[in-house]
This record gives sequence, C-alpha cells and structure tokens, in this order.
Amino acid sequence: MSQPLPFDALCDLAREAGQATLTWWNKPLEVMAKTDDSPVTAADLAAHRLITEGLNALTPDIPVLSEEDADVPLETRLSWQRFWLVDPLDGTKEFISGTDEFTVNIALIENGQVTLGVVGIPARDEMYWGGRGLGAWQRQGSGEPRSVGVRRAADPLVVVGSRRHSTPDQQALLDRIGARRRVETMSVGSSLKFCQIAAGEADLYPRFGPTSQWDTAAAQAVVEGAGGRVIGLSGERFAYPTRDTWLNPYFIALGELDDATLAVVLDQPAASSGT
Ligand SMILES: Nc1ncnc2c1ncn2[C@@H]1O[C@H](COP(=O)(O)O)[C@@H](OP(=O)(O)O)[C@H]1O
Ligand SMILES: [Mg+2]
Repeated sequence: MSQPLPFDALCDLAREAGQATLTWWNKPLEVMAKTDDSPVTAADLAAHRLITEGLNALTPDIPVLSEEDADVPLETRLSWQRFWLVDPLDGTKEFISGTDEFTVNIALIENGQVTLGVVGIPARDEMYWGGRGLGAWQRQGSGEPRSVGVRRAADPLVVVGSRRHSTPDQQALLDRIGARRRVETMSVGSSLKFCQIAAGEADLYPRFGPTSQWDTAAAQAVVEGAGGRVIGLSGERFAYPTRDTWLNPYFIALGELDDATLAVVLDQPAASSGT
C-alpha cells in the first residue's frame, strides 16, 4: 500500500467486532442456516456490519468483501485490483458450541496475494497481525504488542488440525510423517491454528478439506509475517485469485521444518485433489 499501514485502526476494528460477538457467546442463541447449509448467527452479522462500516470509513476507495455479503458478481470483482477480505466470525460452529476457538479476520488482498492481515480472538481478548516482509505481532488486551516468529520444529512435531473437518488425505500425511518422527496432533477450531504456527507453538497445519478464501487470508498474512509459509500442494505460495468460486484449494501452513520432514510434506500424493 502507498499509505502508512493501517494496523492500529484494523486492530481496533477487529477488537470492537470481537467484543460485539461476545454479547451472544455462551448464551442461548438462534442459529440460522445459510444457502450452503453452514450456520450463521446474530454474532456473525453484528461483526460483519461493524467491520464493513469501519473499513468503508477507513478506506472509502477499497471495496470490502465479507463472508456474510459475498454475493458480488464476478465481473465486478475482476475489476478490483485490491480489496478487503473479511471473515467476521470464523469458527461459527465453535462459537455456537461455546469454545473460545473462534476468530475475527480482516485481510487486504492486492493483485491476488494477501499483503496484510489481522486476526482477533475475542474470547481470549487477543490479537495477531502482520504481513509478508512486514513482521508479525501479538497483543493481549490493550497491552504492548510483542513481535512473534515461527520456531524451528523440535521433537515432537506439533501438527494442528480442524476440530470438525478432517480427511483421509490429511491422516495419510500424518501417518507418513509419523513413520519418521514423533508427532503430536492438536485439534483446534478456526484460523487460530495459523496463529499457533506464527507464535511458535505449532509446526504444521495441513488442510486437505474445504475452506473459503476469507477463512485463510488474514491468518496467512500473520504466518508469513512471522517467517512461516502457506503453500499449495505444488509448493507455490498460496494465492487468492479472483474466480467464480470462493473455495480454496488444499494448502499447508508451516513454520520452519527440518529438510527431511519438509520433503515428506512436499511429496504429496494428494496433490492432484482439491479444487
Ligand atoms: N464443506 C465446507 N465448505 C466450505 N467451507 C467449509 C466447509 N467445511 C468447513 N468449512 C470452513 O471451515 C471453517 C472452520 O474451520 P475449522 O474447521 O478449521 O474450524 C468454516 O468457517 P466459518 O465458521 O467462518 O463458516 C468454513 O468456512
Ligand atoms: Mg470462516
């Protein structure tokens, strides 16, 4: 971006939206089904409204695309050189079930790549933000930001995966790694998994199941700012091309792996699958 990076304003916005979601957290909640049968709640919609209004005020010239208002014609989107990509509440099923593993996600996409992102974890009053070549930071409450970075994978390798969506391909990769070294697996909801890699708490997040572009963009920016990578199954940097679907292909987020483990991760029989 040519303007100064708007991280302070984005963090304020994500925090405000996150606090709004907590109004409905751990309380009786009406759950509505969207056309794709995924759940949506008043909390998703309140966060969506706050973030959309805030971004429109902050950068009136940059379009906003949110999961909760994604019905924008492809020809309009093809004319966008950059746009804000928002998942106002990622991990809606976690939110509904009362765990704290849900996030607020705001990313900037420029020419099909994510350049910066902010991930709020409302129930922990925690925030991560960053971007490739910029750095990555974490903040607790209104405390001082601290710089975060990926770790060099130790023993055991810590692999994070979805609480609810796993696939045989993912398990096959874990088995191949497990044949060579000790692996500890953790099931975690939402984009929080990327933040664990950025913070040096986990090493690998293979996702061989469906996600949409808004689920991953902001958190990819945090991982990349922290020195990690998010790659497609051919090893290329994970990108956000404008297409007639929001669905992502499969991907792998990783910190700093040793060469032997990296070779197993990059040698993907599942590479032909995905969208
Ligand atoms: N069948 C499917 N199609 C598209 N996205 C899916 C999906 N199943 C799960 N997801 C995505 O996975 C996200 C949850 O991630 P995880 O399983 O890692 O906790 C959901 O985010 P939302 O909660 O924002 O809908 C949803 O977008
Ligand atoms: Mg989501």
